[in-house]
Amino acid sequence: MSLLSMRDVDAYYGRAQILDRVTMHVDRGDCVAVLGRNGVGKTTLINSLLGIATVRAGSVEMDGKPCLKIRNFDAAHRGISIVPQGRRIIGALTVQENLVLGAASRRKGPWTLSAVYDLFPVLRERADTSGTALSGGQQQMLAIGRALMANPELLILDEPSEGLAPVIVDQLIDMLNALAKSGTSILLVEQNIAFVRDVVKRYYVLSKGRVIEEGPMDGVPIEKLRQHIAV
Ligand SMILES: Nc1ncnc2c1ncn2[C@@H]1O[C@H](COP(=O)(O)OP(=O)(O)OP(=O)(O)O)[C@@H](O)[C@H]1O
Repeated sequence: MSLLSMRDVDAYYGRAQILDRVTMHVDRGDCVAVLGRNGVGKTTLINSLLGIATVRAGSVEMDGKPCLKIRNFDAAHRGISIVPQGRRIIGALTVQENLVLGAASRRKGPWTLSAVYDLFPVLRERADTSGTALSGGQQQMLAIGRALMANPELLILDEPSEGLAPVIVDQLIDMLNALAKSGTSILLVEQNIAFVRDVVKRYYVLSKGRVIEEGPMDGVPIEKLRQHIAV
């Protein structure tokens, strides 16, 4: 059974239909990318899990159980952690306080404050700093660390490489590969093909709200992927 499964999902904002019969899945231990140009519906796919976009047809299941209109907190309870586009670090809180927020669901697992600090030592050094005083790369580490604090089975990252220097993107690749190896399932929404190719096993391409292509990442020519993506 898939960990996350979407079947024939139509999703809307108000009357505007954004997703059109989207079918995709993430298995346990899977690492999957959703690719596509700006505005094709990638974030909406995540939002349709959270009830931010309205699902009017089709089904969304987590572990075989319906998974619709769950808020972020319920999602964390059910083992889904999301690293949102733009990171949404809370500047009024310190780095450590931002991380502790991530553990609010009290799910048990390997990720504790000290485990996150071991993964990202710079966060330990800056534990008492305001979360938004960090550099872009450090804020992305903080957003990922905060998501891991919920001990997710499925980690969803929305354009994590956006705005990061190439050297930081390389660190992100190593970190996501290590996470995938440790058994965390990963769903990556991205436009950076080089980044995606070094991380995921399978991919889906969205265009105008539809899945127009899918398959294993291994051996796919980069030109074939590039034609689907703006940059
Ligand atoms: N809250 C909203 N209300 C109405 N329309 C929205 C809302 N959020 C997004 N849209 C529209 O839905 C479409 C899909 O947006 P979405 O954010 O899912 O695209 P995306 O593929 O993630 O693009 P990007 O890479 O730019 O984030 C776009 O046309 C966008 O303008």
